[in-house]
Amino acid sequence: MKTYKYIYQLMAYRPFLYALNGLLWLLIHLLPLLPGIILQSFFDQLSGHSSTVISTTGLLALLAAIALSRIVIIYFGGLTDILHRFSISTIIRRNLFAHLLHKPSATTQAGEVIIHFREDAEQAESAVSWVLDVIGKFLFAIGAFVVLLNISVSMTLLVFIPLVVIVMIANKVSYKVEENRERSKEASTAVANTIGEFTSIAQSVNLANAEPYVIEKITALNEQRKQRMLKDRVLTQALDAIFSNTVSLGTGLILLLAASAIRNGTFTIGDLSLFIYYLAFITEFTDFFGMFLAHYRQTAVSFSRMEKLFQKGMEKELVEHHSLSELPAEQKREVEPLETLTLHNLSYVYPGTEKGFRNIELTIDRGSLTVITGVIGSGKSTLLKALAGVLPYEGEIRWNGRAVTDASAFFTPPASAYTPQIPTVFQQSLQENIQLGVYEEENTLDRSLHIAVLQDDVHRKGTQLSGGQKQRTAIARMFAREAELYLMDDIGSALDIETEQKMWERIAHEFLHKKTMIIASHSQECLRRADQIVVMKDGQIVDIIKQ
Ligand SMILES: Nc1ncnc2c1ncn2[C@@H]1O[C@H](COP(=O)(O)OP(=O)(O)OP(=O)(O)O)[C@@H](O)[C@H]1O
Repeated sequence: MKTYKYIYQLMAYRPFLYALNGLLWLLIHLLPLLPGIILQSFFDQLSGHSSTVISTTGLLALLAAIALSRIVIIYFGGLTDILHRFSISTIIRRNLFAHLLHKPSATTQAGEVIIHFREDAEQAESAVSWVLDVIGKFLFAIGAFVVLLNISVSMTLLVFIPLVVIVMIANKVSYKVEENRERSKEASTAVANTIGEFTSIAQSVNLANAEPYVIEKITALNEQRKQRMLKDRVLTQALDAIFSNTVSLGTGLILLLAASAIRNGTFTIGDLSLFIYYLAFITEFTDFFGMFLAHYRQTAVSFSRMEKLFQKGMEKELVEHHSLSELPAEQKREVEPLETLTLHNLSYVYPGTEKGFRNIELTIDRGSLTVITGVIGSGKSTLLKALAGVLPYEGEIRWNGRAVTDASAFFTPPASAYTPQIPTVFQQSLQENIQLGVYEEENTLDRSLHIAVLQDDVHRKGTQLSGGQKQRTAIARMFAREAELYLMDDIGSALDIETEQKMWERIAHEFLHKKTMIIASHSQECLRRADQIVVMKDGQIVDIIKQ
């Protein structure tokens, strides 16, 4: 989706608040036109050129009144702007969060996500707000241009033309600003990702005596980040310096030109004050416009980064309008009981590699146990991830003959439940780790604790679990959910023989020939109970053994 379309959607999110905000900021930007004219009259009166009826004291009182009213409007403008900005970044964060929960992606990294929530949402928020400023400042510039043209055409053009040239240069340079900003953001993401990764494997780092390696790696990435940030800052500051000095240069130019015009009597002291007063605002507009263009391009980068989390065609979900105060209603999903699951010409290849799986054709009947086996790296986990909806795929998965259109939304309970190869637990109690909100079905807790051979560990917390206990917690979490299809990835790998045997006996007793199960495994316990064994090699099925 194009950046302006995203911005437009966000503007339309709180239309009345945005309109009020727009009105206030228009006033804030346009009010400074008046003090210029008052100053002109003031100085003209003092120098005896004025024809106004208001006294100098009256003019000063008017100036004070305008300043005061502008302060009041800025106060309310600030309030509406903060409120509106908050709504904009929050709706983006809300939509991102909802998307990550509903359609988790196996390839998303934590550091990257944090940057989306923090920087990208703020970038989008500012883009929407800055549109009002750029319009307000532009209208001011037009108003000032007309007033100044009426005083002196030649001086006005001489002041404006250099400013226009500066804007054009700024526009050109802003591409470079965008490129530098993107590169510095990439470097920041790399640092955040690496710190996140090493923190999550801190124990392994410690045991492998790898702290110097970690420090070296982070130092190198930080150095890269510093270099890129520096480049970004130097260019931005250089542009700022040019812009802030244009006022002084312009004032100098006006003074030079005004001297002879005042002597000729075609220019008054009041005119001079008006030119100098407006110049500061007009230059501010050119400065701001350059910044706005650069900011707009950075916003495009932010949107395209967030867009990558969404499937093609679904990007508009990022800016969809939802209430911020209400939680989405819990929807009980009905699913047609599974009779047959068919995988037709199913493929997924990890981007930039040849790895994954290709052209998978497989039929799975209701109540059967399918075991996917094959050497390490043959594509078993990848296939299961696609079936669990955490990796996209090409081809078709048919549920009772009908193609599933949105796999990531469909393959969740009550259609399917999945235990990944690497279990994830958090620090709360074992019970909370298993239930994760499935409170109304508490009767499934005992069953799942029993199947996963975890009854003796129920008092533990997530942080106190061994590798095997974590694996069994993930299994219990899956069986605590009612589903038509259970997908399990190598779930016995961290278990001792006795526990594994017990667990398979219990799974068989509870579910064999009642529920449909697909398991990636080499375990004899599992293979001997299978209805069909699918052998994979190099991402393809090389044999299907029915038993
Ligand atoms: N994120 C990834 N990016 C690129 N290649 C990947 C990624 N994840 C896995 N692979 C590669 O894809 C191939 C299939 O991996 P997969 O994890 O599906 O194998 P597997 O059969 O489940 O192996 P194992 O028995 O070790 O679990 C492997 O060669 C692996 O190196």
